[in-house]
Amino acid sequence: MTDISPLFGRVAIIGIGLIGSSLARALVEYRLAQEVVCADRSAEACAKAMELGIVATATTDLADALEGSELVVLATPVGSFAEVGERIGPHLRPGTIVTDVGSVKQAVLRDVGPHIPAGVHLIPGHPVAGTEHSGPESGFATLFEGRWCILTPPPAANPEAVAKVEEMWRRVGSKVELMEANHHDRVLAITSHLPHLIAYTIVGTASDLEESTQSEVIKFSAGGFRDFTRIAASDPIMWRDIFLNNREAVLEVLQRFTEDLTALQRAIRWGEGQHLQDHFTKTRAIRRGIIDARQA
Ligand SMILES: NC(=O)c1ccc[n+]([C@@H]2O[C@H](COP(=O)([O-])OP(=O)(O)OC[C@H]3O[C@@H](n4cnc5c(N)ncnc54)[C@H](O)[C@@H]3O)[C@@H](O)[C@H]2O)c1
Ligand SMILES: O=C(O)C(=O)C[C@]1(C(=O)O)C=C[C@@H](O)C=C1
Repeated sequence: MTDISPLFGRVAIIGIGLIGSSLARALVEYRLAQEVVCADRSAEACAKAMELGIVATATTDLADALEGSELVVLATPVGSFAEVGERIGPHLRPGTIVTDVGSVKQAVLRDVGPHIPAGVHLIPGHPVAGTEHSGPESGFATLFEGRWCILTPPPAANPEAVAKVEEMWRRVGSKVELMEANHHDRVLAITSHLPHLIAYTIVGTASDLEESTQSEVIKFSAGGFRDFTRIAASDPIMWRDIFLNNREAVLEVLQRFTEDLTALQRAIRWGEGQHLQDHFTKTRAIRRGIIDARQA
């Protein structure tokens, strides 16, 4: 039988954008919190969250939202974590759990960690689910269903706090895995960060090419290119912060990618058809493996 008792009393979401509002909606829909409130530096985002009925209260004063909250979820861009940590630190009471949804994990321990008082539990997390849209109006409660959520608790993390955050993600429909922050950042550099960098590059290059005007780029973007334009429409601030905060891992995979791209370039130049065919056969099998794993 499914457990339907609320996991938390009051939950405060800091940053009521796509991910913050999706989690707020899911917490309410699945009755995981008695009350969900939010804080956001944008008065417009707060007003929208209230208008949409996503939260009980919304404020631009971060400290206000913390009052009586058992769980605090940071859902702002990764580059704001140091500032947000500094603001909330003095208002956190012992026993509170602080988690986040940031796409990079070592930066959370580095930037938020120093502001967490003794007795407060910092359990970083990353729901590997999203869209190219931003803001409270873009969120939806089912965003996390069937998707991974990676938790990167530090070695000394309180096991009960880890279990509670894990349970929250499971109850909103996610599959949960625990790993070290460093490992997370290396894995996501190749599976998420590099693909976005490639999309940002290819869309920029296509629109810069003089012979294909902007209108032609749009006109003929029905296939593969269209998929790249969706990804390249993702939030510029969020992605600036991801690249600046996962610099080493991204540069490492980018180096490897550049070498592999050069090998394909060489095969095309020298007419090495078999090399190209073998490579594309291998990647097709990888794609089919991913689809099969999702359906299993
Ligand atoms: N978009 C995705 O696909 C996705 C997926 C998983 C994780 N994430 C992570 O989730 C976090 C939020 O991303 P999003 O897509 O929901 O962004 P978003 O732009 O939709 O929302 C971010 C919100 O944070 C607010 N904000 C920014 N700086 C702030 C500050 N200093 N203090 C208070 N509020 C502040 C903004 O006003 C905005 O309302 C990021 O860390 C991102 O890396 C995003
Ligand atoms: O589906 C998309 O639009 C996404 O880009 C989501 C995506 C991803 O790369 O998978 C993007 C960044 C997040 O940290 C997690 C998920």
